[in-house]
Amino acid sequence: MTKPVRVSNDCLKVVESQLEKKTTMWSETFSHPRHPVDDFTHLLPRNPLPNIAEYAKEIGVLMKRLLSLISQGLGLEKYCIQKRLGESPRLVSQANYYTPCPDPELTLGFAVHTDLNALTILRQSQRVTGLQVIKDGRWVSVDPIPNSFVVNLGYQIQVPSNGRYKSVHHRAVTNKDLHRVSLAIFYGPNKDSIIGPIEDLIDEEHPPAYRKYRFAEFLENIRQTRRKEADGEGGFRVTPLRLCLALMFSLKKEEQKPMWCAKNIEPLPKADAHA
Ligand SMILES: O=C(O)CCC(=O)C(=O)O
Ligand SMILES: [Fe+2]
Repeated sequence: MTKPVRVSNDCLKVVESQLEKKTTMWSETFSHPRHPVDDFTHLLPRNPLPNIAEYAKEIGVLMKRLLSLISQGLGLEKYCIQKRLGESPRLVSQANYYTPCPDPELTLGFAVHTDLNALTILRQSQRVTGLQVIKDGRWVSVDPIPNSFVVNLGYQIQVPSNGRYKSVHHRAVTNKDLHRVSLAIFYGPNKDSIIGPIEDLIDEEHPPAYRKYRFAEFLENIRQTRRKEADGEGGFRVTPLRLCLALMFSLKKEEQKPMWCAKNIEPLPKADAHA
């Protein structure tokens, strides 16, 4: 059974390509469902408890407002996207902790990816930069602005919008001196939601760019892609010795191959299996 509260440390995840070996997850994460709060608060450490429920509630309000603005921005009815994502959305909160790295050239804090869900609201440490997005083919830093959130559109907005909104590739880089924390809250479809381009956004000029799928199928596809990578098609299982070798022999720093992203999903056969 999947545990609702999870702590993971991917510091030893090394991706090997013909050109380089690179540690892509120099970070630790702590994740738990965001709602309903009563289902998981007993599993959390005591300290953050007083604020969690209130924070979760406020972020929920903000998320619904953003979803309605996104719907209206597409010329759709206010609740259209929220309804498409399903009655019981998958709400997850994830804290990412990036420890300083002796040689940031050899690592990424968080590998290149697009978010799998629909919407991410991210709060980042105020004085430490780390998040980067691809803009016009270049990595651009998203520096923290006091009292602000970063809003990321995930793949489950890209698909319903029939590609009008793009889920941006992003990553987090490390630095030598400062710890960094980011707190991401995700809003995603539930496993049974059928996701596909919204009919009102399809016409002769805009044929469906994606087929429909059940969100559980999407997640399974991602899981299989990752498993293949772990079995040696894109990476390899890591031991501390390998990590040292990777750090010693890492070659030139260049744009990373996305670890999980839209590209990994598009090979799904185009069919109306779920119409
Ligand atoms: O730490 C960051 O700024 C990025 C985190 C992130 O992309 C994620 O949790 O999906
Ligand atoms: Fe992300």
